[in-house]
Amino acid sequence: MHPARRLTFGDLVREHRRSYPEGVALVDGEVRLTWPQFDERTNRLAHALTAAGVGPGDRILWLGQNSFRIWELLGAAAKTGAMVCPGYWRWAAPEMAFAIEDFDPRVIVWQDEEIGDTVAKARAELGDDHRALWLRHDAEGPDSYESFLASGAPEDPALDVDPDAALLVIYTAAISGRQSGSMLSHRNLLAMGASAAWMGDIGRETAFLGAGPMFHIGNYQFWGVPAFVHGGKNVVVRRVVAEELLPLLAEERCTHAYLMPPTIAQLVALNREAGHDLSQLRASVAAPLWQGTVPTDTSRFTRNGGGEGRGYGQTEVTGFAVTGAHGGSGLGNAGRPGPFTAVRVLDEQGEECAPGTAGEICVRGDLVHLGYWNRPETNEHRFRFGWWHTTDLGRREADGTISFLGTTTRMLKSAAENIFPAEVENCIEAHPAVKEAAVIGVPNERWAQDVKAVVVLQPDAGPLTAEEVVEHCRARIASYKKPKTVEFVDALPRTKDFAKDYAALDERFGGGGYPGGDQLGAGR
Ligand SMILES: C[C@@]12CCC[C@@](C)(C(=O)O)[C@H]1C[C@@H](O)[C@@]13C[C@@H](CC[C@@H]21)[C@](C)(O)C3
Repeated sequence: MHPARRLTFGDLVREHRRSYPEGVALVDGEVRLTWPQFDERTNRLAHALTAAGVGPGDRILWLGQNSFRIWELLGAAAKTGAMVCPGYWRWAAPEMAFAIEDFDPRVIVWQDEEIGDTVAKARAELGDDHRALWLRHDAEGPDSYESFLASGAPEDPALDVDPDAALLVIYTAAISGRQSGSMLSHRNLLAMGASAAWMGDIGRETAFLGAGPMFHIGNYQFWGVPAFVHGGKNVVVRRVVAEELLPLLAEERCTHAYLMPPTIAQLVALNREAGHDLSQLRASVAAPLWQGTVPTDTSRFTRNGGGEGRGYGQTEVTGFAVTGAHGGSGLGNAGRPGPFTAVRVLDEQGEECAPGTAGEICVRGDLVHLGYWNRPETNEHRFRFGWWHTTDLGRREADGTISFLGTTTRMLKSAAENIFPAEVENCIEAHPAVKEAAVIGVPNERWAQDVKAVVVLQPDAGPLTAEEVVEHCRARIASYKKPKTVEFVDALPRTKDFAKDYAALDERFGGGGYPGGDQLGAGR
C-alpha cells in the first residue's frame, strides 16, 4: 500500500502535534504533556528503542500499574512497528514468569512500588539468560525508563510502519487453560476509536479519567482511545482511591470516567460533603448510582443501554463490537454491529443460523484482532471459515439485533444434537419466578445425555413446579433443548471467581458424559 494511503497510530500523534499545539494530551499526577511534548517524548523513546535493537514485530512488556508511560510506549511502538503489552500487574510470580517466557519481550519496563517483590521472584524463576532489557519506571538513574528515553533524539524517526502490525497486546482470560495475548493492530485501535467516539459523542473537548486498568480493553474503548484519536485529554491514575479521584475529576474538568459502581457510590457520598463542581462529567456506566449529582450522558451508547453493559464484545474484537448505539435497542440484548464490522451466527459447519436459532457469534472486519501471540494452532481454529469464532453463543433476533447468550465452551450432547447450557439457562432465567439457573448433562445410555436444570427461585416468588419450568422452555426453545429433569436449590455453588460451579453440580446431581474436545468452540 502506498505510504500516502497508510495511517498509523503514530501518525495520530504527529497530526495532533500540529493540530493542537497547545492541547493537553496526558495528565498523570504532576506530569502534564501537551501534544507536542508527547510527540517529542515518543520520538526520543522510539529512537532509544531502535538503538536497543527493538524493531518491527518486537515486543515491549509493561509490568506496573496504570501510567502515562504506557501511552508513551504505545506512541513510540507505533513509530517503530513494535508492540506493547500492559501486563496484569496483579500476576503472581509464576504467572508473570509465564507471560515473560511466552511474550518474549526485548524490553521490560517494570515498577518497584507494590510489585517489586513479585517482579524479583519472576526474574529469579527465569534465570539470568533472559535477553530482555529491564528498565525501571518509578526510579531515576542509569537503568531507569527516563534515562533510557532521554538518550533518544527528539526528531521524528520517520520509519515506515504497517498499520496492520500489532500494537497493543492484552492477555485475555485463560479460557483454554493458559492466558493468551490478543494482538490488536493500529487499524483495530483506529477503527475502535472512531466507532466508540461516534457512539459516545467523544471529541477534542473530551477529558477522560482512565481509572480502569490498562491491562483490560474496557478502559481503552470507554473512552481512552476515542479521546486519544480525537486529540482529547487522557487523565491517568495509578490507583482507584475515591478521595484522590474526586478533586481530580473537578480540577481536570473530566467529562468522562471509567469507574465501577462501588467507586461511584463512594464519590457521591464524598462529594455531598466536599461539594466539588462535577457539572462537566457525564454519567454513563451505572448512571443511577450518581443520584442525579452529575448530568446523565445523552450519547447513543448510553441511551441504548451501553452503560448497563447491553452490548456484546471481547478483547479479541477490540471491545464492544455490537451495541444498541447502532440502530437503537431491540429484541436482542446486545444490539447491532457498527460499520466496518460484520457479524454472523454460525453453526458447526460454518453455515449461518436462521434468526431465532442459537449458534456461535462470529465476527469479521476492522475490529477483529490479528490473533493471539504465539498461538498458531488456536488462531487457525478460531479463524476457520473466514470468520473470527468468538466461542460465545448468540442468536440473531427477528428485528435484526443480536442476543448474547453465553459461552459455547460448555456443551451437552443429546442424541445427535448439540445443546448449549447457556441458551437453556438464558431461557429459564427469563421466567419471572426464577433468580438463576444452571444446566448440566446427566448420562443416558441411549441418548448420551439428558438435560438437567438446577433452579434457584426468586426469594418472593410463588411456587413453581418442574413441569412449569419444562413447559416454559418448550414454548421458547427447540424441544430437544428443554430440561428432562429439574432440581430446585436455595443457591447455586460458585467457584472462587464466582462463576457457576458446574463441577460441583455434576458431582451433586450425577452430571457427566460430556462430548470430547471437538465440541464447538473447544479451541478458545
Ligand atoms: C469491557 C466491556 C467491553 C469489552 C467486552 C467485555 C465483555 C469485557 O469485559 O471484555 C465488556 C464488559 C462489560 O461489562 C463492559 C464494561 C464497561 C466497558 C465496556 C464493556 C461497561 C460499559 O460497563 C460494559
